Amino acid sequence: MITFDAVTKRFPDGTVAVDDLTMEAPTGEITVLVGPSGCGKTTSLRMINRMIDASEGQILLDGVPVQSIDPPTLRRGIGYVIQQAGLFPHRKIVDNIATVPYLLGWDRKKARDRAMELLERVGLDPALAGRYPFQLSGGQQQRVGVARALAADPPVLLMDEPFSAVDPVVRTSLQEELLRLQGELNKTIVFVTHDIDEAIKLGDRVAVLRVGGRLAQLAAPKTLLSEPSDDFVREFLGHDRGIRRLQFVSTEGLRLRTDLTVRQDGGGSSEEPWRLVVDEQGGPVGWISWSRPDELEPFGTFLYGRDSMRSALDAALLSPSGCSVAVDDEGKVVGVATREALDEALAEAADG
Ligand SMILES: Nc1ncnc2c1ncn2[C@@H]1O[C@H](COP(=O)(O)OP(=O)(O)OP(=O)(O)O)[C@@H](O)[C@H]1O
Repeated sequence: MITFDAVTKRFPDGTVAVDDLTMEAPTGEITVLVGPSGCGKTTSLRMINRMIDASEGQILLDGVPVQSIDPPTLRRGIGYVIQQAGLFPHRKIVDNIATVPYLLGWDRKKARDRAMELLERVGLDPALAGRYPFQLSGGQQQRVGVARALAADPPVLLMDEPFSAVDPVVRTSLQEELLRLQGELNKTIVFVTHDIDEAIKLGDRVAVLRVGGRLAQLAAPKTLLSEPSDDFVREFLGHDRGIRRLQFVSTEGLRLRTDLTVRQDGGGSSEEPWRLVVDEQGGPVGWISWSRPDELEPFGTFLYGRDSMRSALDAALLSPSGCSVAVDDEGKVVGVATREALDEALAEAADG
């Protein structure tokens, strides 16, 4: 656990970057610091590994003040990932990843074996090991940055806008990769971003800071969306707060109909205006309507019980029938969520 206990940072020119910050980042969880530019996110993060020292108050790592640990020792136990990865340009990828193990005096083979294992773990082709950073895409470099931070298996990971410099598609895949890795590794992660959507997607808890380095609210994403503490937080969360809240509402228990599907080879006796055509394996093929029985219309699917109500609603909006198709892990149709069923679920979600 990382504890900020009444921490203030005042720079020599008088700027107060962080003001009386008290909060905890629990062990094994992702705590996100989010807020507008200049609100003190990076300063807060860097005080944890003593790249910046606090002016007042203290930061504790599992109860031990970081001020009592000398910075090199402290940093060996804390992985650090920054924007644009910050790789050493003249070192091969494998040696970049093995940086901390080398510093710790591991023998070369053990350090390199560990680097190769991590390369795969972060979803990269081992063939990239012998390249130099400039021979990798931005997204690949960012993955190497994560692998390097994990090399000595530190319990704590600090991540400062690590995915900001890549395009939205790569960014999404890096976010998903981080969540997958965290599912296996359970690190204590403090993650800085200015992007509230990223904060909500990644954070077990999200700390919203306001300019002047004051904590506005610290809460689970779901609570943040449903109960913002004041106008500043409400505004920072943006206008489609209600829709975004749906990503925390499960589709488990959503009422499904199983009488609306027909086989591709014809048949089926439904009187409904729309019927869902499925193939031999039970996968969805398209909607047909009585008015245009020869045309397959588009459909949208969601993973039943695993995807959120936001996905179910999105799937419905992608289909002229207005219904969304619930599928299982193998892509087989489990049933159809009609407008009525979605409406019921939305009303329930709105009730809280
Ligand atoms: N070395 C310094 N000397 C004086 N002021 C500083 C110094 N470093 C940062 N600041 C100021 O402290 C405040 C907080 O900076 P910080 O970098 O922590 O913000 P941030 O929330 O990470 O911003 P961004 O999202 O733009 O990166 C800013 O007003 C910044 O100008």
